[in-house]
Amino acid sequence: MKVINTKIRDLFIFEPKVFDDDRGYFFESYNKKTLDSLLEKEYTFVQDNESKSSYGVIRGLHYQLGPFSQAKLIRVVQGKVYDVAVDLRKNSPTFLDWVGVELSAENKRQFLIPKGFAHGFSVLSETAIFQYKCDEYYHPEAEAGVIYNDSSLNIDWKIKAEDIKTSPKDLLLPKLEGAKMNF
Ligand SMILES: Cc1cn([C@H]2C[C@H](O)[C@@H](COP(=O)(O)OP(=O)(O)O[C@H]3O[C@H](C)C(=O)[C@H](O)[C@H]3O)O2)c(=O)[nH]c1=O
Repeated sequence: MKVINTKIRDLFIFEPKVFDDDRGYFFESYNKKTLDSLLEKEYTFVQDNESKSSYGVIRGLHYQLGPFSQAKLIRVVQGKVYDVAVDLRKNSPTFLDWVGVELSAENKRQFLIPKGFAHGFSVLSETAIFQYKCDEYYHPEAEAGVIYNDSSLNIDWKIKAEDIKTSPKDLLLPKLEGAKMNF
């Protein structure tokens, strides 16, 4: 597996080793020992999630607060998304910086987002099936977020404004300046 560093510490992109043959392909989509040895940090994931969305959907920017903050290991098994992680770690030299990466069934790239980040994605293909591991369980009482179009973040979601579809809940998320950030 190839590890690609980003401009934000502890935020990594992975490219798995894919074994192609005349039947198709095989790759290890998750191997704890490999991950821990490459990162010199142990992640213990406890919950797998999957969502399917259509073109133009934006889910996020979401995170869980306090002791329920989640690290996520993300991949796309059908279609293509633009995935974004925003550094909300107050002591980080890249506080409020963000990184975006295209994840697709074709590129098989994975995105490892540590605790303390807001996360969201936009769907660039007709549909996308999105799968991710979390190292903390779902705690709705600890959910928080930032509105996807916050002007200070100025994220280009790679879709036309008129095509954007979000949940009513996400449209009520605060701007960055009003967001809770206690992790
Ligand atoms: C996240 C979650 C949700 N749910 C239930 C709650 C709702 O009834 C339903 C849909 O939840 P929601 O609209 O919050 O789903 P997303 O908008 O995809 O939320 C996720 O999207 C962004 C991109 C994330 O990174 C988070 O993991 C998560 O916030 O699933 C559960 O039962 N367990 C869960 O872990």
